[in-house]
Amino acid sequence: MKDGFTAARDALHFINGAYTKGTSGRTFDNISPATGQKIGVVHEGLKPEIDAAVEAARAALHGPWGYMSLTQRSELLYAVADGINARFDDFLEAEILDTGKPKGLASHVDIPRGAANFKTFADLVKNVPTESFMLDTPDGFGALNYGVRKPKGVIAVISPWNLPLLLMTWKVGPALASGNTVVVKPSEETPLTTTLLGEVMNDVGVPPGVFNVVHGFGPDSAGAFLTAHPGVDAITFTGETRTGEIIMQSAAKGLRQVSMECGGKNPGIVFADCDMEKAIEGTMRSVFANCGQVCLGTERIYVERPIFDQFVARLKEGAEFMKLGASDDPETAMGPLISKEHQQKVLSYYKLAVEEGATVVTGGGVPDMPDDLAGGAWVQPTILTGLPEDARCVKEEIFGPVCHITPFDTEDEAIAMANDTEYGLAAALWTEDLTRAHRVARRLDVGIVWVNSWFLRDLRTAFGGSNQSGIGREGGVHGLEFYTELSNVCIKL
Ligand SMILES: NC(=O)C1=CN([C@@H]2O[C@H](COP(=O)(O)OP(=O)(O)OC[C@H]3O[C@@H](n4cnc5c(N)ncnc54)[C@H](O)[C@@H]3O)[C@@H](O)[C@H]2O)C=CC1
Ligand SMILES: O=C(O)/C=C/C=C(\O)C(=O)O
Repeated sequence: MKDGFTAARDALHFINGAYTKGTSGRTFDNISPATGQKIGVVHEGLKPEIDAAVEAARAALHGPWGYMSLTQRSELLYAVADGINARFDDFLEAEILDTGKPKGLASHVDIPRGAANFKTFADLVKNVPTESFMLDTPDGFGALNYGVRKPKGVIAVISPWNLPLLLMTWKVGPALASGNTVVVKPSEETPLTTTLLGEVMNDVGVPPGVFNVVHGFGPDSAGAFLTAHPGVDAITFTGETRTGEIIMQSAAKGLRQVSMECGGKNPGIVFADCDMEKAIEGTMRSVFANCGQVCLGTERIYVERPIFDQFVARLKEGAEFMKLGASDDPETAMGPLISKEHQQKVLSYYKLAVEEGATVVTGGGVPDMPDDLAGGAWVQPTILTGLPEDARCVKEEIFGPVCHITPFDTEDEAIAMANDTEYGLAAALWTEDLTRAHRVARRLDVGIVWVNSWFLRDLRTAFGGSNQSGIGREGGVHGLEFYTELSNVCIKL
């Protein structure tokens, strides 16, 4: 194991290519959500650390990074991806320590996507054309217009705790591929993989100042100082909608652009003509994967009445079969929530559901765990039925392993209920009738529709939500729109 992992264990800041404790002298404990035990300490950055990181990022724009050819930059990002893969086990260990998620999940989803996010955008920037127009002029010679994409500058990256490496690199990948520099403020809950990435950046020769990390909280801490910093040119954020609103207020000063990927209360619609095996397998993942802590997860399920009882019974069976346990137990299907605080939030919704009149089909509480895990943030996978559509548990994002299932009789009714939300991120449709699938998909007010699948990701496609689920689209060329400034050059011939 390399020294960098030790630095990551202590969650130091990474500024201008060097690990540092900063000057604030403040630290907080990093607590394992699986056991409740202390993993290490995190150094909290305040204004001086943010100033230093933004200054380093600004300077790097004018150094070797700013003059690097597209090919060189793209090769360097390929090397970053290879560097993540070369230290796969270190990233895996760091991610598991921070989140407690099952090893199988982190090794198939989180860490490989961390590497893929760099490769995808390293390829994309070399292959995406800009527009070009010939303009007729009275002298007959014309004028040639063509677009040039330039980096936006210093990008602030505020990332969440649910898929720490995946979601952070989903922003850092396109930002660096486009020639920007970044200052990342990872979630205070999950500092380790972002810190470790600094080591990879140095190993492969990314110039100092291109990738910076400052740890801390949101309000009155690193997050707020970073988003308010006048040296930041644009802000990309994934997290709660209310936090997004606060960050937008900071961004308003200086008219800085924001890209926001926020919450969801995503519907799943299961038609009677579905393939039941596929629908159950996919819905099990969309409700319970990552302990329900995925913004794309399904929290509302609408099932056509003839198969309602069968569907509820099959999902119950699946939920009760899942083993909750330690990350490295190969039989573990579900880990803990991210923190005791989040556990309290999810449990308060379990209690509220009963108060609102729900039938608890399964779960609804805290599971019995072995002694070594008893201090962790565990909750039972939970299935609810019987609530009216205006119940808070049907309207508000819970972000835990829980869903509410409602029967429907007509396609129009299902669509109306699915769309009756202030969010608009993702939906999953289960039907073997593809004509119906096309018809319904177009009528859903969401950014992403999966038909007979869930979380099947093609990184070239547009990713993001409407309404309170976010602003803008990430992924493919859509991400490049945000991370670059498009200039037009007009040449009179
Ligand atoms: N991917 C998603 O859609 C996510 C949604 N959530 C939702 O948000 C709820 C609360 O979780 P939190 O961790 O508190 O999410 P959050 O939105 O507060 O945190 C996300 C990131 O924003 C930062 N942040 C918080 N306040 C900030 C501020 N004023 N200025 C700048 N940065 C700030 C945090 O430090 C963290 O890095 C969850 O229960 C869940 O419902 C949480 C994480 C991810
Ligand atoms: O696949 C992705 O790019 C993102 C997946 C999940 C989220 O965005 C989230 O849970 O916030």
